[in-house]
Amino acid sequence: MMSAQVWSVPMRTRFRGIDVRDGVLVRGPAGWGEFSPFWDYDVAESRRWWAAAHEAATEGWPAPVRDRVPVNVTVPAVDAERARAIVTASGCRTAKVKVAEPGQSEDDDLARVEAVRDALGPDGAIRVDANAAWDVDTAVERIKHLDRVGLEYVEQPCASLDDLLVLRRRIDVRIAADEVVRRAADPLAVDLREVCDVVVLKVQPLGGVRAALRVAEAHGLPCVVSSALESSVGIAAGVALAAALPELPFACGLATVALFTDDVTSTPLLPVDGALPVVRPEPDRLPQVAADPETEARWRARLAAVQA
Ligand SMILES: O=C(O)CCC(=O)c1ccccc1C(=O)O
Ligand SMILES: [Mg+2]
Repeated sequence: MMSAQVWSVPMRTRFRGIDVRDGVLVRGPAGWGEFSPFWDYDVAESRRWWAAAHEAATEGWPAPVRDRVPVNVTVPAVDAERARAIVTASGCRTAKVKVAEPGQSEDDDLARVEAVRDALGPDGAIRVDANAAWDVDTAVERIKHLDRVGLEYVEQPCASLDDLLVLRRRIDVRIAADEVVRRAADPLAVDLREVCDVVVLKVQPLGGVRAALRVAEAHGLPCVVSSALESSVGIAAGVALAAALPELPFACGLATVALFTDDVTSTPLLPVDGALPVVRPEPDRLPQVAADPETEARWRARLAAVQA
């Protein structure tokens, strides 16, 4: 049996409704793997996340074709002043900005992306992620206004494949598909033709590095590897995927350890000059980030359930 360690770390800012991120690290013959499905995922949907951890711990990953991975800074739905500070501190030349946050207005989004453009300067790239919040007409309007700062792409503006297809004919900005792929029953079988220009790949939701490489191959579109808010151990799997992709035309969303107040390792995967190195950090801080007994018990139950 693989040894398992439960970790828990407070977020700097609420992200995707999460204030504290937690998960399990498992150690096998090939090293450490991470199992950290969000709490709103049931056992069935968590199985692919477990497959990713199992792959990391027992097999490791395919050989890299590059030794560094350019990354975007991730800007949560914060005010303009904080957005500017986050981008400036990151050293990244690409920013991904969360928009369409429940309870916020279009003006909040515009102020945030304008502050990000100001911080990046004209040469930086800005992408926005609406997490499927808009209907088609709203998306057309919002994207037109947000594109005043110049957008590299818009990630998951609408929820359904049909809406994305209709929207794509009505806007000039590229569309990236995220939820529509990673939450599909079969991510390989989703028909993305005319639906998007970019595919977002996440290691855990897709079932591992090899499974994600198959998704990339099946769709034949440019890919961006992004995190599911993992610790540096899980981020290393994303870096391995990004390093193994035959082509990597865009920066990846793997700089999210910066959203945490702490990490499982003293050598966190944080960007230097806008890129991450292709390494597997040693989780030498597990005692310092150990979860409380109740959280620990909940994770051990989840782990048992996916392995059953
Ligand atoms: O892509 C990034 O910059 C960071 C990762 C990210 O946004 C994310 C992290 C956890 C869950 C969902 C998402 C998302 O892309 O929607
Ligand atoms: Mg997304």
